[in-house]
Amino acid sequence: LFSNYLIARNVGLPIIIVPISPENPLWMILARHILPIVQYIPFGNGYFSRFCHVGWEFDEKSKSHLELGDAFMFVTPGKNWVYLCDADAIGDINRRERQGEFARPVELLAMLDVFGPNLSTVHGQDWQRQRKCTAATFTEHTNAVVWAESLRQGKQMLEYWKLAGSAGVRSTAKDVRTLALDVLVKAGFGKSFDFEGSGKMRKSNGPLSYRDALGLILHNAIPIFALGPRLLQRLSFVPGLGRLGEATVQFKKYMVDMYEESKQNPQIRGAQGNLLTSLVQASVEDKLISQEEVLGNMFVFNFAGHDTTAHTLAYTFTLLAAHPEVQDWMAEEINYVVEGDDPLQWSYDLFPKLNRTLAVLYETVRLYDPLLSIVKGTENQPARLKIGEKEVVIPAHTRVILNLNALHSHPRYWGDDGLEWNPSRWIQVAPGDGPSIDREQLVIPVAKAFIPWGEGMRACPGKKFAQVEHVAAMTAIFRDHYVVPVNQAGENDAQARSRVLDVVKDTGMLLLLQMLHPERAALEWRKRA
Ligand code: HEM
Repeated sequence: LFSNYLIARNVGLPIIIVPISPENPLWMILARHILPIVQYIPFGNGYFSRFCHVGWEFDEKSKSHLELGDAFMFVTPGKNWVYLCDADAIGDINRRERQGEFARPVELLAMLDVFGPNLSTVHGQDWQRQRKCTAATFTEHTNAVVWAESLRQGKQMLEYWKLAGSAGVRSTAKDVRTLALDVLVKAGFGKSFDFEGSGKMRKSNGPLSYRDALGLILHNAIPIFALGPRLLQRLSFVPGLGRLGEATVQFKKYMVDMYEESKQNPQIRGAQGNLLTSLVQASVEDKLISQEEVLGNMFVFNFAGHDTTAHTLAYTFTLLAAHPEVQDWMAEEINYVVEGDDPLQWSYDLFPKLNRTLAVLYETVRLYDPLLSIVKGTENQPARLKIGEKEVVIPAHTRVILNLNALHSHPRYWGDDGLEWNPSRWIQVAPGDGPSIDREQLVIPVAKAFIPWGEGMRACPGKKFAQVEHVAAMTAIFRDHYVVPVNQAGENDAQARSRVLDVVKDTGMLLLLQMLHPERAALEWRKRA
């Protein structure tokens, strides 16, 4: 800690001493429980309880940067961490990653290697090779599949939610995970499942299906990453872990079977362009990647594309329940754009016309970005960086954190109402004749200050996938229906909406940012008059 402090002192940025490394896994788990007690101990300047827990960025938004500046430094017993909220400096870092500076510290994501090396965890030439092999997945062909499947799943999910009637649905966050999983399985592997609500009984024994094995793995990613598949299998006598161990074995077996099947049948590869077929093509025909890398990427695309989209959908549904005026505004556009009552007939060509619906997603990820921040870093060499008018030298072996949550809410970029969830901020009406809704355009107010999917060479390849999925699900659901919070005894509508907003604000960082108790908001679905 002391030697890190001496290094940090020379940089000239404000310093915060964080006596426990934010990367310490035990602290990551315990901090949330210990900190409520620690904050009453009279030492330090309050920085310890303020900054020394996972997800502090969400609690602070841009407050710490307004107080300490666009960049400040954590000195920890592990590495030093520079936190950044300057859009130009962040843009510079993202550009320079291509030149070998400020790379993603892939060792932080090594846990994602459970099934093999993959795009998220490699760098240099390995990354270029894998990115090339997986690029074929993120085409307009895939997006059209995502669109159709999300409409279908959205329609079925709504039917399930309506069964709850006036008692309301408390399983929104769980159900959207199922939707996200089903869309991934369809788009990535060509397998189709009907939506199954979380209330439906699942088989508790017997072999797990591909989707159920993957679902179990994704829902229990933390113990799987912590213990690894091998140890999990050895600990199968521990209640709960046995089924998880089985899921990892079963999932790997399914992936290997799919790989083999696709390998043996060139016609399958020719017919369906999806993640699986493009990976097998790259492995078998082009000999670009190994079987292990195929499995690693099959897993990581599911992992990266699952909870990011599911948590975002959960936030949007809950926020919309508390904002009936936004629902009406969005539904007005949906009804203007789509024709016919059957979502399964709505073509992917409609997607670019659904500006308000996409604006709703933008506004959700602006304030509830599932990742909170993007981590880059210096390696063996120090690097110069201009932050505002100042140039600093970031020492070697320093983490550089692009503080998305602060960037996405800083008043310099978003004005004084930056903390309000207001999707209409994204829409401008171009001058001209005819209905104004035809002239609406989606405009990013300050493009450099909105990077929820990252930017530069490592930007998210699933950006459009996520957008199409979210917009399609909203379109299928809000065309004819609206959602309201179920009032508690003695509560009026405004009080119920305000309570639902409290459920949204009760957010924390587990593997990603998520509502901690989404089940506390019961949401009722009604048909529009
Ligand atoms: C709301 C949804 C999503 C958000 C906010 C999101 C955000 C991000 C961010 C910020 C990064 C890292 C960028 C960087 O380090 O510079 C990333 C990487 C990645 N994302 Fe997403 N993502 C989303 C959905 C998806 C989906 C649907 C998929 C796949 C189907 C996906 C696959 C990936 C992969 C494979 C990477 C690693 C890319 C690489 O290292 O080259 N993401 N995502």
